[in-house]
Amino acid sequence: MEFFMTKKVAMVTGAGQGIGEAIALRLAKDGFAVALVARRANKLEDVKQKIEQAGGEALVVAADVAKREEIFAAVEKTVEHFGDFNVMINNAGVAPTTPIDTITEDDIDYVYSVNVAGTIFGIQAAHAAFKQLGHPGKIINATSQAGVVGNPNLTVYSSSKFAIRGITQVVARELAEEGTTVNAFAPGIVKTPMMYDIAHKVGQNAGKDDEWGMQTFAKDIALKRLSEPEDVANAVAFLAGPDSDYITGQTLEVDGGMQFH
Ligand SMILES: NC(=O)C1=CN([C@@H]2O[C@H](COP(=O)(O)OP(=O)(O)OC[C@H]3O[C@@H](n4cnc5c(N)ncnc54)[C@H](O)[C@@H]3O)[C@@H](O)[C@H]2O)C=CC1
Ligand SMILES: CC(=O)C(C)=O
Repeated sequence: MEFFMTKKVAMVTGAGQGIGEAIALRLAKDGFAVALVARRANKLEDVKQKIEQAGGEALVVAADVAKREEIFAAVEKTVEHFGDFNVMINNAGVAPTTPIDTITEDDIDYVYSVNVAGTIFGIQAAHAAFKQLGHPGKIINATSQAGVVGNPNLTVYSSSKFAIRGITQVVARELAEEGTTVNAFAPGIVKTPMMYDIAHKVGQNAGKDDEWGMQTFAKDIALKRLSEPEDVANAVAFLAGPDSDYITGQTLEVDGGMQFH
């Protein structure tokens, strides 16, 4: 039996911290050359350094996922630099706390432009590269446990994450003929700046502390611990690798057992 190992190329958006950083480090460890995307380059440079120190390859590309031309340019730059493009991880997201009576037009525009439009543009840019390169690829989108069941105080965010599951299913059907798979991962309550910010605001709005805010979201975790970003990266590594080749249109919940289906 012969094994052929060619280097594959992945892009991770929102790779400067939290779940995106953990995914980038894990994919680099698995042998991917990784393009790191966020609006600003400074934190990405730190992640690049960590990857290179471990013997991996990374490229920093500053881009706002809500701007279609910027994410297309980022993918084009990645193809130019690494010569290939195989996996797109649409991870970047924003999650302001939005109790129902407070929601403004700006809240909706902001969250939907990053979470929903950003995911669609990322898919389009990756698909354009797969077509140009003449091979299929894998597209992996970040939804959330809050995109599977409604979460209090998160109407705008939660609904944007429901939309991402819908987009994943629709595009999985559209691209299946080409052999491209489209899946999503749904983290639970992960120890990242985003989650601590939500816990702080929810606690504050209720006149309680951050721990109360965190427990509002974390009380139903069957495994009785909060998630590390690496728990999510492990699942994304599976979706990015060959063992998931026969899976498309699915949302993989990585939430310590918050919901069972
Ligand atoms: N932390 C959690 O408990 C959960 C997180 N998620 C999802 O996982 C993903 C990652 O979340 P975290 O690491 O927790 O968030 P985070 O806020 O810690 O990191 C998100 C990253 O995305 C980047 N980003 C935001 N808007 C961007 C834009 N327009 N263009 C480019 N980059 C942008 C930020 O700069 C940041 O580096 C998000 O989609 C989030 O909704 C889902 C479920 C739970
Ligand atoms: C931030 C998030 O996705 C939650 C609370 O599930």
